[in-house]
Amino acid sequence: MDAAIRTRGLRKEFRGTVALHGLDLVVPRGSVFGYLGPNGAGKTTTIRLLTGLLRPTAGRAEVLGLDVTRAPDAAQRRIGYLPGRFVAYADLSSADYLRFLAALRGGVAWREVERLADRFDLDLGQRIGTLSHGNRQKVGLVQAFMHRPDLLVLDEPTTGLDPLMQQEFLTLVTEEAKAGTTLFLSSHILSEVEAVADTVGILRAGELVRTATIPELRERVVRRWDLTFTGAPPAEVLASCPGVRDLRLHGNTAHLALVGSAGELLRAIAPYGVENLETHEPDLASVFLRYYTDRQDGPDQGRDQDRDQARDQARDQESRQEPDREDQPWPA
Ligand SMILES: Nc1ncnc2c1ncn2[C@@H]1O[C@H](COP(=O)(O)OP(=O)(O)OP(=O)(O)O)[C@@H](O)[C@H]1O
Repeated sequence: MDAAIRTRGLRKEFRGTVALHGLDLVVPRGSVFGYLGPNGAGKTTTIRLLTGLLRPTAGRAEVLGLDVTRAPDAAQRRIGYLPGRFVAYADLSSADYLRFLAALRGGVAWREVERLADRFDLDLGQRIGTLSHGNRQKVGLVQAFMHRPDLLVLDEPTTGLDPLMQQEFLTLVTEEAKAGTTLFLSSHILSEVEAVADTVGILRAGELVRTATIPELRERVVRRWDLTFTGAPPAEVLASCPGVRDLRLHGNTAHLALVGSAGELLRAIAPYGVENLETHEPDLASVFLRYYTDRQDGPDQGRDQDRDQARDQARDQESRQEPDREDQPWPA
């Protein structure tokens, strides 16, 4: 398969912390891959490895056929990258800053910058320091897309964007994919990538716990059913139906959860007098959450913030000590 991204046993440790455990991943060219996982799962670490900003502890990553560790510059020229925390020179206008990046990179048509800014309703004349979080994110998106790269690696791309702009972004993603660009999007929200991704990978605690297409994920959706019979529900028939879970009876009504296809259940209950059938819309997010850790059910916001702060400090120290390229300009 012609892969835009191929990793083998890709691993990253930060002084005792294993952020990524031997990742094996293939992303076909021209596809949209949604990389999902809770906070701290290792999404950003993967992205920094794929873009050559971090060196792997073990394993390798190939991007567009190039070994990222050996040829980071050649790989970076063909990647559009939006970091999770996009920072830009506050004193420059968006136009000046994007001109500066375009000059560093080369091969940027200014009309492409204007076209993107127009789509995102971004005023290029305004000083970056005065922009809102969402508008600053738009500058980050423009710089990622402006050179028409073969691969876009976007870390939480819709952060700060309002719903209209999120939609505009997703439309742009679909158009780019149609034109043959590969897109790798990290997110912790399924709905964000659901509409555009061909495949999603779910990462938890540094391990890829599942890779699936959206239809495959949907097959694992749990639907809630309430079946009311004219008499007592046929409990044994229901319980022995494939996919039926969590069966509870209240009078003539059977409440159950159904995983996968409803065909067998409908056939099984047909001979019994069904008076009413209510199904509750499948919730893809609930399938997805099952792959998450328990923390997702009741995150302790305060502890999360402390952890994020400690992690940022550790990152700062780490990037001073390791021969990684995080602090270098993009592209290096
Ligand atoms: N430079 C670093 N030094 C030390 N630990 C790090 C460093 N970078 C990441 N980590 C640790 O690696 C793990 C994965 O972090 P990473 O930022 O890749 O997760 P993430 O999925 O992007 O999370 P989020 O959604 O919160 O951004 C975490 O335990 C984190 O604390």
